[in-house]
This record gives sequence, structure tokens and C-alpha cells, in this order.
Amino acid sequence: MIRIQNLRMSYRSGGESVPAIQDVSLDIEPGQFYTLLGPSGCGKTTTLRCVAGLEEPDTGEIAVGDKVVYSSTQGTWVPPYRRNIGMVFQSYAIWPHMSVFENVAFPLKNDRSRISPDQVRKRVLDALALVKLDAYVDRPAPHLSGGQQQRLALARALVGEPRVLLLDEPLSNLDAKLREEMRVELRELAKRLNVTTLFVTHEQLEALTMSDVVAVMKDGKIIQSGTPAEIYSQPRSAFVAKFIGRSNIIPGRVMESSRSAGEVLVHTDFGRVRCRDGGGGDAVVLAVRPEDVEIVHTGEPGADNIFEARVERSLFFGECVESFVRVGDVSLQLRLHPEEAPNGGDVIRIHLPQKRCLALSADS
Ligand SMILES: Nc1ncnc2c1ncn2[C@@H]1O[C@H](COP(=O)(O)OP(=O)(O)OP(=O)(O)O)[C@@H](O)[C@H]1O
Repeated sequence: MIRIQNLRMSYRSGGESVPAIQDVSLDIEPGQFYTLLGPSGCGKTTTLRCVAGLEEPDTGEIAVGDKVVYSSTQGTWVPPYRRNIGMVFQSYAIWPHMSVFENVAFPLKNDRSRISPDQVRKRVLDALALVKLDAYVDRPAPHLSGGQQQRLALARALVGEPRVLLLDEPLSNLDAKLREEMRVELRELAKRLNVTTLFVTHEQLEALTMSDVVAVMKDGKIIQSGTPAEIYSQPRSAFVAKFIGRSNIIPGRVMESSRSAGEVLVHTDFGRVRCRDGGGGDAVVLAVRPEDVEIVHTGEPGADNIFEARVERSLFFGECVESFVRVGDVSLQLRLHPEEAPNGGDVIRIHLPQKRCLALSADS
């Protein structure tokens, strides 16, 4: 439904060329909720704006549905209003001098296809009902709460029945509780309407909970894409392992490898660890999530991925405890059930389960 091929774009700034996206390609299936996730400045918004037609790329191709809307080789450029796209920005960008009804009706009244006033009214009321704002039709738009204004922006984006919805950090101005509610609402709405959605965020939790597919961007490139579960459990680089959730990242060197079995034995500063082979060379980093490190009461330290550790401190979070331990000179973080939590100063044994330890390329 959205296909981007080899897209590149640089901005001109103070006489210099600033590369914003470098060779981005992606395919979004009809009805899919697809998220671009990455740190500030990695090129998410630029990619989205290129799809909307608000920026003109340097090279590449973009198709929405079966229509090519931009192609550098064919010289194709379809203006934004002909792309049949709805867009919601971080700053809702509602019009403060208009009522709720007028805000949503605006795109239809400016539509060149000339819809009758009765049809405009019906479509506006339908769009407001979708986002549960039909009780506020005549209210001045600024007299809505933050969450309601965000839903109003969504109704305005949906009223033209777009093929594609583009969402640029639409939840980031909401408070934490409302953001959590809107995450669920937004995904459910997109799924109910079966609208193809391209969502941009730097919040890993939003990406994991809302998306069918997550594409992680870094320095203007997509470095990994997959389902939320794939991205979380099979990161292909230390960057993804750290950016999505948290990971202990420990430098090491491969001593033995049985790559056909997908296993490697990694030498680290605190001993040898059997790991899953994550596709690194000889110099690797071992990535293990805090919730995957176990406390054990049997087993010999040094064998079978078991090590002796000294607890430095434990922090209570209610539903869990985070403990910071030292194994030799290496610090590790553990996430434990409160009943399991050790005290600062305790000497414990930890187990790094082989299937949860990934040996990744050190240069990523
Ligand atoms: N108008 C502009 N002029 C010059 N450089 C720009 C302009 N807009 C963006 N950039 C640069 O392009 C790169 C990509 O920016 P972009 O806004 O796409 O990133 P982003 O991932 O959406 O970041 P954020 O999460 O902070 O919004 C950055 O280096 C940014 O500084």
C-alpha cells in the first residue's frame, strides 16, 4: 500500500548539505500499522513528510496504493492534496477560531470535488462519532481537553476517508495516563477502519504496543524491521538491543563457535558465556536483558553460564526490583520479582540463560 524505494533527501542549511535520509526502502501492506522508531534526528519525520508530499526528496520512488506519487527517474510528482492522505502532527494544529464541526469540515469544504452541504454534515458527524466527539459538535475547538483536541485532529485527518494515515508523534503532548489510553484507541480505530498507517515515534513502548511492524532508524537509515516481538527478542545490533527495552551489553571475543547449531562460546572479562549466535564476527558484544538474568542457588560458578556476583544496590519499583550487581569488574542490571530481590552487599549466584544471551557484532 505504501512502497518507498531507495529514498534519499538532504536539507540545505547555511550553505551546507545536511543528509536527513539515506537510502530508505520499505513496504507497508494494506491495513498495516507500520512504525518508524528511532532517536531524535534519525530521519523519521523527513520520511513521513516525503510520503505526504511536504518535502521533495533528492532521489528514489514513493508509491501510495498503485499510484506512484514521486519518482526521480520518471520525473513524477503528485501534489499533497492529490495523494489521498490524512495526517496528524504532534502539535494537533487544530484551528482555534473554529468550532469542532468547522475544524473537521474544513478539509471537505476545500476539497475540489465539491461535496454537497448535507454530505459534508454527514461525513463530519460520522468522523466525530468515530473519535467519540459527537457530543461536542458546536463547542469552540480550544474549549476541549488535550486528549479531545488530539482526537479532533484525528477526525479531521479521517474525514476525507484517506487511503493512508500519517501520524507524526501524535501522542507526545498528552500526559502519561491519557497517552496510554490513546495508544489503545488509536490502534483500534486504525484497525477498525482498515486504514494503512505510518506512525512516527521515538517512544519504544508506543512502537511495541501499537505496531504490526516496527522499523528502527538510525542516521537516516532503517537498520532493522520486523514485528515488535522479533525486534525485541532478536535484535541484530547492540543499538537495537539498547534502544528497544534495555540490555546489558558486555564486550567479548568468540572462543569457539558451532555456528551451524547457532551457538558460540564468548570470552568476557568475567568468564566464558555460551550464547546464541547473533551474527557477529570474532569481536562481539553479549546482549542480555535485565529480566532474563536469573538468581540461582545451585550450580558451580564458572560453569554452565553461572557466575558469582556482588549486589551493589537494589531499587524497589513496586511490581519489580532492579538490582545492580558486579561480576568481576563488570556491572550488570537485573530485573527481579520483589520476593526474589537481594540486598546491597549480598553475594549471589546468577545464571545467564544461553538462549537469552545474544552475541552481536561489536562494530554495530
Ligand atoms: N528544515 C531543515 N533544515 C535543515 N536540516 C533539517 C531540517 N529538518 C530536519 N533537518 C535535519 O535532518 C535530520 C533528520 O531530521 P528529522 O526531523 O527527519 O528527524 P526525526 O527522526 O524526525 O527527529 P525528531 O524525533 O527529533 O523529530 C536531522 O539531522 C535534522 O537536524
